[in-house]
Amino acid sequence: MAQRIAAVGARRITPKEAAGLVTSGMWLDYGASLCQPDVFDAELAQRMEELRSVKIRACLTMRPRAVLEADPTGDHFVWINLHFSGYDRRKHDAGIANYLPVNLGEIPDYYRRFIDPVDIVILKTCPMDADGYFNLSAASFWHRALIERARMVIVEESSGLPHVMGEQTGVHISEVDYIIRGDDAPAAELPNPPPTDVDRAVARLIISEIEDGSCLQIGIGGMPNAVCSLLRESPVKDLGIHTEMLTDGIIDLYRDGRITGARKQLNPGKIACTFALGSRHLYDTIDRNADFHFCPVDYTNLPHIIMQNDRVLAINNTTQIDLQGQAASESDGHRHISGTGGQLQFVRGAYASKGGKSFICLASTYDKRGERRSRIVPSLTQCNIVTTPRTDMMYVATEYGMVNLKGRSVAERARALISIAHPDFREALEREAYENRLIPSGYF
Ligand SMILES: CC(=O)SCCNC(=O)CCNC(=O)[C@H](O)C(C)(C)COP(=O)(O)OP(=O)(O)OC[C@H]1O[C@@H](n2cnc3c(N)ncnc32)[C@H](O)[C@@H]1OP(=O)(O)O
Ligand SMILES: CCCC(=O)O
Repeated sequence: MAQRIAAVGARRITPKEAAGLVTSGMWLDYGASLCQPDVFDAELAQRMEELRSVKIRACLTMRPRAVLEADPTGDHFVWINLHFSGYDRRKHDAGIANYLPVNLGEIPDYYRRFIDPVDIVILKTCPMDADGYFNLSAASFWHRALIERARMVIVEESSGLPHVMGEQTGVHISEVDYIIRGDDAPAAELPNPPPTDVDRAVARLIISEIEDGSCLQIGIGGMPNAVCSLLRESPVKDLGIHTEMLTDGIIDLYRDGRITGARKQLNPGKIACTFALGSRHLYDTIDRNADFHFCPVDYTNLPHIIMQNDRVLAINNTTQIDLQGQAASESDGHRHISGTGGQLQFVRGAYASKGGKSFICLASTYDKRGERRSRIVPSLTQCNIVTTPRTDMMYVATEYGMVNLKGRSVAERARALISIAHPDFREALEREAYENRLIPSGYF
């Protein structure tokens, strides 16, 4: 364990005193989503003029950050992010956020092996319980590894967060240097818009592959969540969940009694996940509810663990796919959109699971500056990042159909993907596929 800056034991201090511990050049860590501190952040922003080059690692920011709002040029605070929310994306567009490429499930190991000990980690947590633990709420992620490696640990107590059950869900007071009083604001919510017709068409195709006892991972974004809505209308039962993110869609299925986890090999009877984001209803459902088993992300996301459940179905979203079957799910050229997240690890874990399948889904088109474009393309947008390589790709689904690329030649892949592109683009895609020798001349 890294040497602590202050071996004084946990002490209550004011948020202003906590922010006063920061000096120029330090590495801070705000953690991810619901654990990002709010009161500390506001106090630190007040000190902007005294500080330079304070580096802050964070992930999936759910509320505006005072340090970034106060410093629109990024001279004082440097924002380094492991997965972008819409807010992080806008800060990247503005030139003041930087992405750190990760497979989400490997992050605890990065903190333990590759990242120098963090100077100060500041995490928002539930208030201390009777056993001296500050529950990390619905945001387990890599926070345990971070706490073990940081030189100083500050917790910002807040009664607004749900208290979760599972493994390694808390930080003990003996590991904490300072405690500050938080704002008790309710946990940030993530809107869950109703599925579109296209979402429903794609979801219908995927649902045809789901059977009683399938073990689901539902990725981030509208389309994977549509699968949950449609599953409520189907007869399947005894579903299992081993996922990264718990969503409102999963909560609805749980409330309907569709999820029992009875046929899971790992954590039978439990919904395993590492974080949750959604509505107040979701947070109320998971609060002190032992059916939900929160674990560090290197348990939920590592392929050799995912595969221990049979019939794992991983359902994830992408923004663009080329005729080889490479999916670019996280960027638009150099414009960073989100992150690799858990996509590749769940694709691999599902493949390795007995009877497992992975699904990458996308709408066939999108609008850019009023022009309709195909998401299935001969070549990825220049500088686009490949999230799932062609060798890992299994099922791809659009509203026009679903194809399995495993065991298919380049020509067969190109043909299969053209068959599920929007009809208006198929002819041009086919022409380019021949011109670039993806499909040999004379090939039928
Ligand atoms: C969470 C788990 O359980 S682990 C595995 C899941 N993780 C992943 O799959 C990681 C990669 N995937 C993702 O990040 C998401 O699924 C996405 C980005 C593909 C889709 O998420 P959604 O929330 O449905 O995307 P949404 O339609 O809101 O678009 C997000 C942004 O991407 C932009 N975008 C979407 N498609 C495209 C495209 N084809 N080209 C360019 N930009 C695009 C949108 O304009 C939007 O940017 P804006 O906010 O500036 O307008
Ligand atoms: C926080 C990461 C969400 C994802 O895996 O996409």
